[in-house]
Amino acid sequence: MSTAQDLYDCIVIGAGVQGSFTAYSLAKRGKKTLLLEQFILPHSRGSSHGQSRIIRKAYEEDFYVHMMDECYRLWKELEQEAGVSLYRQTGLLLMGPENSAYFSQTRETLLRSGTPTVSISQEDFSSHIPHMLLAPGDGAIVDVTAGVLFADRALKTAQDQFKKLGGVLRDQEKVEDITPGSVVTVTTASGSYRARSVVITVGAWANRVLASTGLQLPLEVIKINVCYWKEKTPGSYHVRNRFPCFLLTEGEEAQEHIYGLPSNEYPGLVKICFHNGSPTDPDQRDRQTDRSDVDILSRFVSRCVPGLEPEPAIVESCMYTMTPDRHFVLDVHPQHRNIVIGAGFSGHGFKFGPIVGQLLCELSLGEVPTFDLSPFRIRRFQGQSRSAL
Ligand SMILES: Cc1cc2nc3c(=O)[nH]c(=O)nc-3n(C[C@H](O)[C@H](O)[C@H](O)COP(=O)(O)OP(=O)(O)OC[C@H]3O[C@@H](n4cnc5c(N)ncnc54)[C@H](O)[C@@H]3O)c2cc1C
Ligand SMILES: O=C(O)[C@@H]1CCCC=N1
Repeated sequence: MSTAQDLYDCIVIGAGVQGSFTAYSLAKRGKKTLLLEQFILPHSRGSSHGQSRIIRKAYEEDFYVHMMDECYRLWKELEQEAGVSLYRQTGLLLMGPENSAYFSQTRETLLRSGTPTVSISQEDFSSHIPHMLLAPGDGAIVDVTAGVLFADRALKTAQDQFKKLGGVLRDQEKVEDITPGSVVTVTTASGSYRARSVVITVGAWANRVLASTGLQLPLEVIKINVCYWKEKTPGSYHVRNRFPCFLLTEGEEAQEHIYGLPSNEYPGLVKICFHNGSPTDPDQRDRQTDRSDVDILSRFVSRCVPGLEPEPAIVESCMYTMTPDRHFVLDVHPQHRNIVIGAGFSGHGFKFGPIVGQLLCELSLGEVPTFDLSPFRIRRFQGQSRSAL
């Protein structure tokens, strides 16, 4: 049970990538910070586990590219500070119907931002990217600075640096209640903690935790089947063979994105996933057994990536927490300005961890955030967010 001297500057709830980087940013600013996590760490029941994530600037929207400019700098800073390697440059190959809105806008945004790129014509494609086929009518452009983040290692590094700076991390402490006020009280099964501000970064559990603050957001939790596909010739899709990350924006198989990463975490296996899934309860995700996405991927692999076996060798699970417009929620609670919310990362939030951490830290300290947060404000949902009371 906490005492008066245990008044924290901030309590961060949820030690996934966003909560861990928020806690780290707060500790770096000298703030007395408590990070609470419901599971024993490390765990694989949320959205931040696994060894790899794509980092890229290839986005349709300029605001993500601007955030990524700063975020690449923050990733490098953390690598240097901790003396670990967290990123490997592989490039990201973006493919999609040449005249589709997503492909052409993303290419425009990349070019406008001065990001190093290489455009690949239909004729030259096979000499640049052997073992993969470009569909007729599709364009191809490489975001050269993109690559792979070593996700598990990055998460642990942020948590370790937080603790080195004096931060307190308590796992196996599920937050059961939040009592708003000028000092916020956070209650777990083990006790109560008090803080001047609270940051809620609980991923797929956002609406469960927000319920005690009287807010519900229009979020949908979906289960993602994380598929790994075996190389027919060992090493052919390895990063050493210059196979890049890729993102197919739409095509014959599906309107949703399909993305892949070079073989890395499991020898001889390439991670290729469908950027969609079926709704799930975060505590019951193993009961969601829909595999229609795996069928879509099998068809894609046999048609476009013929050097891989068209049946997945490994299928793991992860979750996305989707907002209606696929943009994040980075905002203060509409009724309680010292309760800050980072939610709805919609399956593309990992790469932004360091900058999201900085922005949520700034919001919790009542500062003007260093980036314009209007795309991420709760008010954009208008009638879609509702009182839970
Ligand atoms: C298969 C897959 C592939 C992805 N690929 C990419 C990619 O290539 N690039 C990219 O940028 N992003 C990618 N993402 C998205 C990215 O991983 C997520 O956006 C990000 O991990 C979300 O982090 P989070 O901290 O919000 O959630 P989480 O990691 O789920 O963290 C929330 C934490 O809160 C804890 N918690 C919940 N409730 C409570 C409670 N009551 N008390 C205490 N703790 C609680 C949870 O246990 C959890 O640890 C991918 C996601 C998936 C699933
Ligand atoms: O965020 C990313 O880069 C990946 C790939 C595209 C779809 C979602 N996650």
